[in-house]
Amino acid sequence: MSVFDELQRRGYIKQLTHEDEIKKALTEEKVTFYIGFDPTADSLHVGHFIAMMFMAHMQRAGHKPIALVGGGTAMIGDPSGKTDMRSMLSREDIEKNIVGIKRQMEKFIDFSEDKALLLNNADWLMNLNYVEFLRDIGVHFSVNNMLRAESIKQRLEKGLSFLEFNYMLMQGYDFLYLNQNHGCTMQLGGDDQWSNMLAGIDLVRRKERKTAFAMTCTLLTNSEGQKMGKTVNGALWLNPEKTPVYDFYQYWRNVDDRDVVKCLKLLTFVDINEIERIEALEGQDINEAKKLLAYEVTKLVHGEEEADKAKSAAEALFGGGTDLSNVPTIEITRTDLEKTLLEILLAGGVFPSKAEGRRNMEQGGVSIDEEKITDLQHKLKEEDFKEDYVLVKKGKKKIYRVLLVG
Ligand SMILES: N[C@@H](Cc1ccc(O)cc1)C(=O)O
Repeated sequence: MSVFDELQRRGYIKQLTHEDEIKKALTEEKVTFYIGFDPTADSLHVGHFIAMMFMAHMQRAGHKPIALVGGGTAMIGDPSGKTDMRSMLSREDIEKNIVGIKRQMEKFIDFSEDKALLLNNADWLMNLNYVEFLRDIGVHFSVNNMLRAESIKQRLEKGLSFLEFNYMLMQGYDFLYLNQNHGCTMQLGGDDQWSNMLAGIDLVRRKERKTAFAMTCTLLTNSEGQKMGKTVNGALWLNPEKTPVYDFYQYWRNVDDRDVVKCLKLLTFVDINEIERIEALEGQDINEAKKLLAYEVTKLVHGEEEADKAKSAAEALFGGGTDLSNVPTIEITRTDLEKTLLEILLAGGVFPSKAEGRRNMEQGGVSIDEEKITDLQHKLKEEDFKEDYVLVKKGKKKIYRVLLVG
């Protein structure tokens, strides 16, 4: 099966510029392609992860990825798909973020022996001369066309600064630069990047008289059409310091029945025939499919050992297993029994704020032995500790072990 068919069967491809040519190129040639990532945070999130998988499938099929870190474009800020102007990032933050995300990319893409390139567009964007750039590149952009681009149109009413309006030229120029210097003929990206990608193709055509291609990737949405990868505490990050591995595992373990197959296709390397077989089954097998999903995604992002730990912790809590060593644990001493349960949970980082903790408790979000604890003054008693711990549930799915030591 060609990689194009595989990508299509897995549901990656949303829009593409030249279907027949792309199919042919991916089947008969080795293509150099790129995806850009702006370092707007110090970790990648699930949206980036899909893009990484998209790249990894292409690399496995023998094509050459360029992972482009947008150290230059992050100085501008892409208005595509954003309702408001982002706060401007400092150079220091951008540098720090680049370190974080480069490290993560190396887990998914093999950069050894020139099998892929990791580039930073700051290397060519930061030294551009304004007047020269306008004469050389700006001359090819029609403001009329730009105003018709979906990513810009959506922002016009809310307000769009001249700074952000330039973003498309920067990304377009990247494609031209990579085409000229690295033989890159294809750009991949999220579907909100479509207009920026077309800008690059147009520039390559005008300046080089060559045809370049673009394919966009499906954004991960759930069965209700909302973006996936969001938790009550914010984005689902790939960095375990920002989203603990256990929480990451549980997120996928608990996806809606209707979303499991889609996630298996986009976020794992499980054989597509196998996934299609699961798709045809109904009923209880869906639970097995969720376990498979959670384990495979966690393994890709955090490694096999961490995935095993998260899995056994989940089984201990929900499947009657006995190994509690991997359950998030809050250690307390006997003197802590003077404190309220709320104080103990707050100190253990269970809630992002005191107000949130109070609200959650009052609404019945905290329980012990299936009993809701809504009294904010509730204290744990020594008798509660039948073993040396008490299991506290937050919501339906999160469990903490309060461990009495000493
Ligand atoms: N604009 C892309 C990132 C990007 C940056 C530079 C590029 O050349 C391509 C893509 C985003 O916001 O996700």
